[in-house]
Amino acid sequence: MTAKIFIDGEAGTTGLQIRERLAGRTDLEVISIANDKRKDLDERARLLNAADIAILCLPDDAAKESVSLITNGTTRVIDASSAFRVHPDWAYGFAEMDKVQGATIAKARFVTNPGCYPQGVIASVRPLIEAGLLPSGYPITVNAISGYSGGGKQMIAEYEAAGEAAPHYMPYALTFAHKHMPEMTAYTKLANAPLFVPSVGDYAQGMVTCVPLQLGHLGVVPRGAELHAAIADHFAGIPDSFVEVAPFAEMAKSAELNPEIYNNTNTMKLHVFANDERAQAVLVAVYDNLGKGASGAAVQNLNLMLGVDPRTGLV
Ligand SMILES: NC(=O)C1=CN([C@@H]2O[C@H](COP(=O)(O)OP(=O)(O)OC[C@H]3O[C@@H](n4cnc5c(N)ncnc54)[C@H](OP(=O)(O)O)[C@@H]3O)[C@@H](O)[C@H]2O)C=CC1
Ligand SMILES: CC(=O)N[C@@H](CCC(=O)OP(=O)(O)O)C(=O)O
Repeated sequence: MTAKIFIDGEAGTTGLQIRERLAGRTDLEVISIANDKRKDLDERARLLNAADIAILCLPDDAAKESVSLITNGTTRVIDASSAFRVHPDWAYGFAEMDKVQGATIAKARFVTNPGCYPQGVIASVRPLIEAGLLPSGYPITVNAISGYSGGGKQMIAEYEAAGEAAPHYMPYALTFAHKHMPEMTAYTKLANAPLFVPSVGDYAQGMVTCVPLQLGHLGVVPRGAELHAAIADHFAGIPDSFVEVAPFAEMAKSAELNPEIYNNTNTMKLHVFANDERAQAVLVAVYDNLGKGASGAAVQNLNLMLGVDPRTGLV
């Protein structure tokens, strides 16, 4: 039987990209809402209950509303919003998080797609905590940059309207209470919230997360090669991983740290840079906020839930 997929919010940034990634698929049927009924509760309820899998690409409150409208007890859900990211009844949709998460997503009824920033941080830090190279109480800081599409339709419109006057670089979330903190803390396995300073750049799409590490105060100081090996080993053991690990090499700069190089793909590339004499390292993740950070991950999770090759429709 062909699976029926309903994208609630298909006219938004993430919804449109999922729609594009599903175009041409014959193993599923996308059921669409008429444009003039996009916010009509009865029509959304009808389509949510007619779908085998509903993908919610909505603000948090509307996503919660959609879940409450599902009364059939069967429709499975992938939610792109931050409404359920640490909810115990929802599977966290970062399939490469550990060896079993892909299988957990595959059988879950409710899957919460990760926030864009947390995925890079979880991918970089969790393997080091699991390997015992960093203690869970380690005081992590995160510096990150995203293209303005990370802020959805509204931020895209603001940057496009500002044109040349748009700020090239703008740090934000300076009350240190960004909505990604709970998931970033929980799934890295950190005991305390990281100090997270995201920023938005004057370009549409693509992101970099950086985790600088001052290692000198640790009882046992891990060398850069050990940090790299733990991360590489982790991802070598993950089936169907879209996360790649760059070879470990000393370099002062790399063209691969361009936030836009994985645009329109579902790839995430991890890097480890280190100076052992100084006991310093930086963990970097490069990916597309709209790809692995949102709609690519949603399609990867959809594929897992449908039991098809996880790479279907993805590059
Ligand atoms: N952009 C990104 O990089 C990422 C986004 N996300 C998350 O994904 C979700 C969608 O984000 P994004 O696509 O960027 O946002 P957009 O603002 O681009 O799109 C949201 C869509 O939802 C529609 N919508 C709003 N309220 C309702 C409602 N009550 N009923 C039906 N439709 C509604 C909007 O319609 P209208 O415009 O007419 O109001 C719009 O089409 C958000 O929760 C976001 O935080 C997650 C990861 C990354
Ligand atoms: C540049 C920018 O504004 N980015 C968004 C994050 C986008 C994202 O991951 O969204 P959700 O976690 O809401 O799903 C922000 O910082 O709020």
